[in-house]
Amino acid sequence: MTRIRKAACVGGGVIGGGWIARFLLNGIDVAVFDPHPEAQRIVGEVLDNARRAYGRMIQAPLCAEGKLSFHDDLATALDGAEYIQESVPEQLALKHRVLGQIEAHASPEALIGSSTSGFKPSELQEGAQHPERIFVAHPFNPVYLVPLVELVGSPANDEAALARAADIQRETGMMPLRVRKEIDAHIGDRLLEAVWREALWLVHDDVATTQEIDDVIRFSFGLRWAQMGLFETYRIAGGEAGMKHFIEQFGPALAWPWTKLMDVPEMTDELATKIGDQSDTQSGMHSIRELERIRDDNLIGIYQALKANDWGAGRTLREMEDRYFERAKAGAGAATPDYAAPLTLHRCRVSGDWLDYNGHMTEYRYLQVFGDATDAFLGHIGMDAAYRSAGRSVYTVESHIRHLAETSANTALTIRTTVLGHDAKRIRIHHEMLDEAGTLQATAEHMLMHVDTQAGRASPMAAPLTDRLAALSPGQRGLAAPDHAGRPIRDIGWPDPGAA
Ligand SMILES: NC(=O)C1=CN([C@@H]2O[C@H](COP(=O)(O)OP(=O)(O)OC[C@H]3O[C@@H](n4cnc5c(N)ncnc54)[C@H](O)[C@@H]3O)[C@@H](O)[C@H]2O)C=CC1
Ligand SMILES: C[N+](C)(C)CC(=O)CC(=O)[O-]
Repeated sequence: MTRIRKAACVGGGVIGGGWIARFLLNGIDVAVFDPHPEAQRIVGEVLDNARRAYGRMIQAPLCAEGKLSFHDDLATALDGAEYIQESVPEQLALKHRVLGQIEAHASPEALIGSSTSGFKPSELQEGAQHPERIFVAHPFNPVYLVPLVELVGSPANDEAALARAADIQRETGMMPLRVRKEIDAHIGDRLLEAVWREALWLVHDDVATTQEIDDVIRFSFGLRWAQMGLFETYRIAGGEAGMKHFIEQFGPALAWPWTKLMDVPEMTDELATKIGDQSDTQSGMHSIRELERIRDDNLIGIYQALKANDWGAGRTLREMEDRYFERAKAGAGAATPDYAAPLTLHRCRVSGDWLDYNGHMTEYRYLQVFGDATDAFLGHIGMDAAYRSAGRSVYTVESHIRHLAETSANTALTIRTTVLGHDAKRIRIHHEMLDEAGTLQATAEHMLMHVDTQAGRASPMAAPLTDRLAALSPGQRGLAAPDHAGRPIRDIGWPDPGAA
């Protein structure tokens, strides 16, 4: 895996903003160059939505965000960047100008990806000094959630550079697809354009409204496409007779004039207004940011369902979460912490949608944060995917949370963990949740049980857990247990029925 420290994003609009969020939330520093006077506000809003989405989607301890910086000149933005993503508007002359400027200031080893939806890499490379490191890295909106990135090179490209770019993207939870041959609009947009062209005709000819077309998609094949593509879906549609039978049955229909094929409706003012008005009726009651949040929540639900089946984009999400666990473990293990003090293994920020009707972090989010801290602790003592794949894991069997403050949105939380004791099968831990000022927000005490997941019963821990616990025990057992440790919820009795 290739993990970079710094990326630069040139252009911070819809797509550049998504790339910025993808890099930052995966712990990579990002320098932005975008002359738009409101670039910082726009990127900030995309980032807010991305943080909210990751808080809901990632069931692993998120890593510390990378550092975000905005620059007035391109040269300082590119300084030290190992990967550069260009996302300026889709005009070839502008892309040539910007790529030329990038080449003039970037470090010689830096990789340069372009978000272009339509241009071929050989077109982008025209006039370049080092065409071998300029390639298409075409993402899908929202870049921070949708995993696919089409990685397209020309014969001038250096394959090793493309492989390195794929590694960098994989490390941020993306799914790079190396497109075999360069072609206008790559793969995804060619497919989308065919559907888009037909949809425009259907509106133009008053066959359907924008709402009706969207309903046809989301209530039918759109549902299928998130989990199986065209070919696998049609294989099933061929029944037991199979794919060849399907082609024989439905192939001839392609020769009939079902669709308008390459014909495109003229984009007159009248058609643009018609589509704009219908779209306002359909969705105008929501702001763009609201629509983005609705879209993100739906995508996350789909992602989670696919993850449960370890299928398609759900598998990509699981691998992304494994990487977060690995990072938590590596971060914690980079320097052996002082075991004679509480361990700081998990940090996070309170997302705006974690609040209850009192405007404070809602109860189950405390358990989520403490659960993530427990996972970070277990990662620290060596419980990783390899350990679990041997049929061993750790379950939480008892928890006691104390809510001590009104934790509000955006608070940066630090969790300090202490081991209160352990035996062959159990570990008793205590977490303190602190805000930026060090004010205690909540505490949690948990009993963790080591289990043989195949037999479904408690079992003794094995190496490396046993060794790591042995290493940290002398320091941790010297720490005074908090006075509330082991305390049950106090019995307050009942009112005296005779009183009153
Ligand atoms: N919007 C979409 O759905 C998708 C767009 N793309 C591609 O991404 C690229 C960007 O598209 P969007 O983000 O939609 O456009 P956008 O208009 O939202 O953003 C473009 C940004 O580039 C900035 N910019 C203009 N000139 C610049 C320069 N010389 N240096 C630095 N920044 C400059 C603008 O201020 C603006 O913020 C295009 O190539 C497009 O084809 C790719 C996938 C999806
Ligand atoms: C409309 N578009 C061509 C810019 C779309 C894309 O490039 C991909 C997407 O996100 O749909």
